[in-house]
Amino acid sequence: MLEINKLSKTYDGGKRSLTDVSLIAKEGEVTAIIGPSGAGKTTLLRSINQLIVDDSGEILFDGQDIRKLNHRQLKKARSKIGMIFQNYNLIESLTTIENVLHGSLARKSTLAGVLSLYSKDEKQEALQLIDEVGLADFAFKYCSDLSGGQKQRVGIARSLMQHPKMMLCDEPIASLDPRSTTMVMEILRRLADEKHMMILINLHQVDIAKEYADHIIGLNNGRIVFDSATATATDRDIENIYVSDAPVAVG
Ligand SMILES: Nc1ncnc2c1ncn2[C@@H]1O[C@H](COP(=O)(O)OP(=O)(O)OP(=O)(O)O)[C@@H](O)[C@H]1O
Repeated sequence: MLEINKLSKTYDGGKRSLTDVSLIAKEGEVTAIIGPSGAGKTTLLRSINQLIVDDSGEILFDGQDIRKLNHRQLKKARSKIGMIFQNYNLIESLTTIENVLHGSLARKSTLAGVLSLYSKDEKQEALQLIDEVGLADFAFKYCSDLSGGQKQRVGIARSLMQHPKMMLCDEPIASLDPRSTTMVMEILRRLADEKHMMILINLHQVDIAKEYADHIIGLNNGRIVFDSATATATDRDIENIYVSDAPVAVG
């Protein structure tokens, strides 16, 4: 389980981007975070693995407060947290399998990583994951030659090489066409259902959130303005997330 308590963040010289954000996300569930542009969705997601350092609060994951970990402990905790980006963050000049193998670096020594030393088992696992995301025919193709939807599936396979318990997905379908969107969302849904993973996903597409998420969290002006199981969320509730008159929190 992931439990966030009263998380706040003010960027240097900026306004407060998160104010007292508290939420719970569970294994086996897809949790969608929705809200208008600038609401704080990316800040929240990146605070969870401390890519953005927040100001105060608690982030309890895997039995520990991520905010209190030292460098080594944080590296270990991050290895259990996969991250999927809107712009894929792949190395375009490498092949699919090379990018996917990079995902195992989180679990290896720096030297083994630098030397790109991968075991036979790791190579087999990478091929298996590439197959699971439907890219078996593209394993040895350069990522620069793949479509956006294919690149995002490489990104997911790379994250899975980490053996994560949780996946943080920051607008993973924002640049994709409807067919690729469906493929990516179905893979994420399957990871929750079959691998019991915790999936947190920032989305702009409300219809996609309603179709695939178990749980919807609404952010507006850095505050949680909605938090409910998808099944009981009405269209009116969802609309209100966007028109919310949550006060602008000035840091
Ligand atoms: N590096 C930064 N320095 C200063 N302010 C920032 C920085 N990054 C984000 N912000 C501000 O923090 C607020 C929240 O931004 P954030 O990117 O988290 O929102 P978002 O909901 O993800 O938006 P979008 O949907 O447009 O991606 C915004 O007001 C933004 O301008």
